[in-house]
Amino acid sequence: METILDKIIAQKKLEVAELQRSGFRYEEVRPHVSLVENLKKPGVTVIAEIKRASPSKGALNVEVDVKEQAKQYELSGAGAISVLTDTNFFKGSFQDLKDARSVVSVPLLCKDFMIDEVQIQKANEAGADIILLIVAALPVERLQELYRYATELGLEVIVEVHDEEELEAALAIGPAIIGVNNRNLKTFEVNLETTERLAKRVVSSGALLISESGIFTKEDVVRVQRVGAQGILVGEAFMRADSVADLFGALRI
Ligand SMILES: O=C(O)c1ccccc1NCC(=O)[C@H](O)[C@H](O)COP(=O)(O)O
Repeated sequence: METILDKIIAQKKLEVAELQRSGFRYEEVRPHVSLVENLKKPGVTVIAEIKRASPSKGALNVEVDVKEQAKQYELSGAGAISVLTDTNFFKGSFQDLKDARSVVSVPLLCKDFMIDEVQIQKANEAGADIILLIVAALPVERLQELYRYATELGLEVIVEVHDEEELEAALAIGPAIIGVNNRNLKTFEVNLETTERLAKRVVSSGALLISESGIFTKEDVVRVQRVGAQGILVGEAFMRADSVADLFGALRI
């Protein structure tokens, strides 16, 4: 059966073809700010996400003022901001990334489904410091090629995994950062046990660990920090929060 991830990747292939047809090219190595440095600081680094909508939850905050939200995240102490740039499934855009870049100086993650170099160029041009590579979305060879390509442009990479097999494929690259997604992108099931299960292997590899998805409370943060997470990636909770600053306060440990 075709999963949502299959559908997203099929759409990405069309977008890549369109970008290539348009002749888009941007291979500048521009200055970046580092998420790795923030993850190495004491405490848990919060990566706050701008996520208008999602396949699993529908509309979250479709009309969000991206510049205002990004400023709130930075003022409240975010160690990085993630911007979902996919339009078809998440209602985001590269303009959202540019808007965030125009108002904050913290590291910016272009959260998209990367399958080709041209998307990485687009992320870099729009102001990203970090890109995401999802192991479940890529053949191992492409994963390695895209990782190398992004790092050569000076970008940092979060290599995202959801199970043991994906984690071994990720570790073969020797990545600086592993993101363990608590959400199964095929079934939408979310469980923090995923981080708890995979953390030991990540930590023993020397990679920095980010726990992604399904984090709403201080108890959730404590759970993933206890097993070694240096960072958390939080979308829905911030997009639904009445006060970003209050939620930051509540999640701080
Ligand atoms: O969020 C989804 O529904 C989703 C579906 C299919 C692929 C990816 C998806 N989300 C991307 C993410 O991983 C999250 O936006 C991110 O980790 C934050 O999660 P949350 O705090 O649970 O919003």
